[in-house]
Amino acid sequence: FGEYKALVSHPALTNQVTTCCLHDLQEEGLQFHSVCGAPYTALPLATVICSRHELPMVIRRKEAKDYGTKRLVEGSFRQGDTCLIIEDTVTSGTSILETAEVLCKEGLKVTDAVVLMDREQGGVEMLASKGIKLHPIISISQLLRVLQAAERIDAQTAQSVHRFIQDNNRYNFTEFPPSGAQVFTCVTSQSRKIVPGFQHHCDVGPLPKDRWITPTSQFLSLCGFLFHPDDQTTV
Ligand SMILES: O=P(O)(O)OC[C@H]1O[C@H](OP(=O)(O)OP(=O)(O)O)[C@H](O)[C@@H]1O
Repeated sequence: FGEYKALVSHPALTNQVTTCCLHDLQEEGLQFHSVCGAPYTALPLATVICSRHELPMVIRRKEAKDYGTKRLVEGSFRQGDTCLIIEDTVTSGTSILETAEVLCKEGLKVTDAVVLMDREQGGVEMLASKGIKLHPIISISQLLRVLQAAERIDAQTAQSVHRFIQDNNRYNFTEFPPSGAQVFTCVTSQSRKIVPGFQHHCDVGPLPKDRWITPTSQFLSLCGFLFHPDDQTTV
């Protein structure tokens, strides 16, 4: 679900899909100077949208060349111009964020991104936390409803995809702990009851990946706490 790499081989479908994108960005009244497709799958989508509607486009390179201008963003633009990102599917939001970071480094502003499919795995939330508003054309839940109503999938398949999506929310992992959170670790008894006052470590800010705690049996006696100073919640 949400795999669009083969779209390029189906021009009529590509036209339909890009028409939906355009409709969405017109409906939302998005203002921008240029469009950038997140490489690689969304590149042809952005190209079709820009070509059909004569919108200026820029191209983000994933890898810098070691000859020529070595630019990571190709095309003409002015410093401070707003660039709209087009993406085929969003899972964690990393691809859009990386594209935005490269564009911003070159002096462009990124505030919005249009995506064909939101897989509802935390991308919207992650990007919002970085100041990028995501505009999905369809979400995985909507798609499942449509497919089930059309009897293209059965209830069991829809349920198992839902379960997978719920169990694989990337935002919790990529942003865990959220930035600004204070992290305490406490030793607990084997019964998992907290031993009060045994806070032996305090950290501020996101933990590096190699310090994430995997909740397996070997960590029965270790417990992590987050206290978020903004909303006063403890997780
Ligand atoms: O929100 P994310 O977690 O970043 O996932 C979404 C990205 O994953 C896929 O790209 P892929 O990594 O397959 O690269 P490609 O498009 O260059 O093939 C897809 O085309 C999106 O760009």
